[in-house]
Amino acid sequence: PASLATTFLNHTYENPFMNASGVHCKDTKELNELDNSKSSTFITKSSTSLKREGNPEPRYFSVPLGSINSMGLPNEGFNYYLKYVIDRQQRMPKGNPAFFSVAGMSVDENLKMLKAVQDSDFNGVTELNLSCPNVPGKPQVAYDFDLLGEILQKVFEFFTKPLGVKLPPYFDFAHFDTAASILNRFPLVYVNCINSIGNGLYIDIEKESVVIKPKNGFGGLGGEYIKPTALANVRAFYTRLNPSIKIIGTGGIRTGGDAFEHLLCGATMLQVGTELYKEGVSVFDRIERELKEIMEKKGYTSIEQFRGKLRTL
Ligand SMILES: O=C1NC(=O)NC(C(=O)O)N1
Repeated sequence: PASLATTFLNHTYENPFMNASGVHCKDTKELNELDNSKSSTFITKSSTSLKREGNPEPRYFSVPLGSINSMGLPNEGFNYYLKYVIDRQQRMPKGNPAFFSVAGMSVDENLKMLKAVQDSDFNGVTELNLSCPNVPGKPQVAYDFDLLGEILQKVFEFFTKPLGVKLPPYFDFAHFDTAASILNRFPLVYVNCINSIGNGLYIDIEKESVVIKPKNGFGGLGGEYIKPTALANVRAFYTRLNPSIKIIGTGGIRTGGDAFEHLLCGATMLQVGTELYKEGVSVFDRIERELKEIMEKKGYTSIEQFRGKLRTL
């Protein structure tokens, strides 16, 4: 029978699936539900130093082909999530390592939070979110290549725990090349491709209106809309980065087939956002079953047998 066992950072998870930061992970209730689901682990909502209200509502809208959001990083604050993951470590010392996401409003705020993670008992994986498209007036760090190099340089002067970065989608080979040449300079354990496709616009034709309030309706796109872009970014970085930097595939994973495609492109862990929002945590049971069925039909017993083996013509 096909096994979904996935080894990431010397830990073997029962499957490659987890939530995407921001979805189903804002408070203890949601995090506990994730932890008790068929998700192999979880990542917390990107935190800022202090609790943050985020943008005015409506700020998330599910649509037939995905989602549009301009949340604006609402979160309970850094200490809330750090307490949650450390309490969990004490409750479940043998639990799968959890992921912790930070998204400071400045380089200094990111450094401050990462220093606190470094000095804490947290023994999981940290994700530096450099790609939130929804804070008015805050351009995405990962679209500013000088700033990207500067922040990573400063982080790795002190941070020695496992660190990954959440990247926005890039759409040009020059950008894949430049981003990869910067990222290859640092001892990252992964890059997470992709965050939402920033600043899309969804219209309700009956009301002749946008559907979310912030930024006159402009928001990050998720779901089926973004799978081809997500796959391209997973593949582009898989083929450019040092093999020591793994790829987490995020974007448009709704079925076992979508998961299979991300794995073919080279992803190791897989994150589900929009579909988790729509279906709830049972989405993991369904997607795992569908991926196993596909693997068995193709005669694969492990993911390693096909990971990264996308054929070209
Ligand atoms: O990084 C993020 N990506 C998104 O699509 N939305 C959230 C947010 O707006 O908080 N953050």
